[in-house]
Amino acid sequence: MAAAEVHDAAAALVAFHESRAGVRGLVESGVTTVPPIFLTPTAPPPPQQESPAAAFAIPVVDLSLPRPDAVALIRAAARSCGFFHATNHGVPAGTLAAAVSAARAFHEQPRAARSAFYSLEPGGGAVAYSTLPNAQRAGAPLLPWRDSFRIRFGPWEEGDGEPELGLGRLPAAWRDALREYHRALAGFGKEMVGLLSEALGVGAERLEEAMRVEGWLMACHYYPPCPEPARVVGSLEHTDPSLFTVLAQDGIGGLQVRRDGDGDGDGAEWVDVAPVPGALLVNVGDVLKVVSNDELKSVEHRVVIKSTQDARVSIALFFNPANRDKSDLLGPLPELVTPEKPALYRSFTLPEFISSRREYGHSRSSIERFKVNSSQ
Ligand SMILES: O=C(O)CCC(=O)C(=O)O
Ligand SMILES: [Fe+2]
Repeated sequence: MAAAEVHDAAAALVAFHESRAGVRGLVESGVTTVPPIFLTPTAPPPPQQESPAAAFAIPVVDLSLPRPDAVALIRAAARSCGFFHATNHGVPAGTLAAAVSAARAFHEQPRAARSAFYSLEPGGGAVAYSTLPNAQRAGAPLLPWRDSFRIRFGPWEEGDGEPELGLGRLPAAWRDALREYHRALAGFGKEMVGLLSEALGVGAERLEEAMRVEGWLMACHYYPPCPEPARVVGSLEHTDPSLFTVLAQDGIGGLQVRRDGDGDGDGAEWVDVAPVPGALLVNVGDVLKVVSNDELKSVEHRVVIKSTQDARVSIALFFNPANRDKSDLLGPLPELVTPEKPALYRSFTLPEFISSRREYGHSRSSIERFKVNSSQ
């Protein structure tokens, strides 16, 4: 890139953030082509023909099944594609629908109202609205075609002031819908920790006892329609840094997961996660992959923009260990380490993991560096 172009790109990025109106702001102002500050896909869009992988459907786990059956289904899904849809999950349909509607309403409110929340601070404040640049491509922070409203529900420390103060700035109906969804998901998350623990064969209580799991970070994503959808990226391919993530989405679609053709990376294909109405999508994150000593898979996924007409809304809730001090070590559970399968990772702390994630971006290397015999 010539120096003048670099300068123009940097200036365009500054101007974009100063607008405080997100990608939706551009769409509202009537753009008909994608500005150069947006990420473009590295590969041409996948062919739309029906290949065997494209016909693959994410497993569905009906949580009203007898528990051993549900556990077996979760085990199979978490060991293969890393994702599954949970149905009969106990979160009332109305609670789910109201949260997705509230997230949409936030992003679709007049620009002056939503721009009051605009902030690029990573952890600062209890709420933040922004289009987060993706720094994965060295030296060129480019933008995804996505705006996010992030809500932190904890942990609160002395000096944080009134917890959830930020959320209190929302109109009561949206705030209550998002709080109620969070409350319901906290219950679902506890249930899921037990099921995943059983799926690992270590007993229903073990994972919770070792991790003390909390779902503190919620991201309400908004993928505006795009005049040139094939030229943008909704979310770059990544694995989640969580223990596990629970996603609610509307019916538009766009999430894709990587499927390994032959298990060793050759012939990998991206397959659509077709939305299942009313279901919650659960995926294994990097921390659970480590804790399971690679018994469970955290699988790469990405979001493509499907529509020139409709905005897509999703809500991700990230479940993480609440044990996040320097003295709390993460690593494979001792029960899962045997002479035949020695520990694949050394122990590390959550702060170490977070700084590795900052250094390596959202790539796999952020956990590879903790691999035993890793040269990094
Ligand atoms: O919006 C989606 O479907 C996926 C979001 C996601 O992958 C994430 O927030 O980590
Ligand atoms: Fe993700």
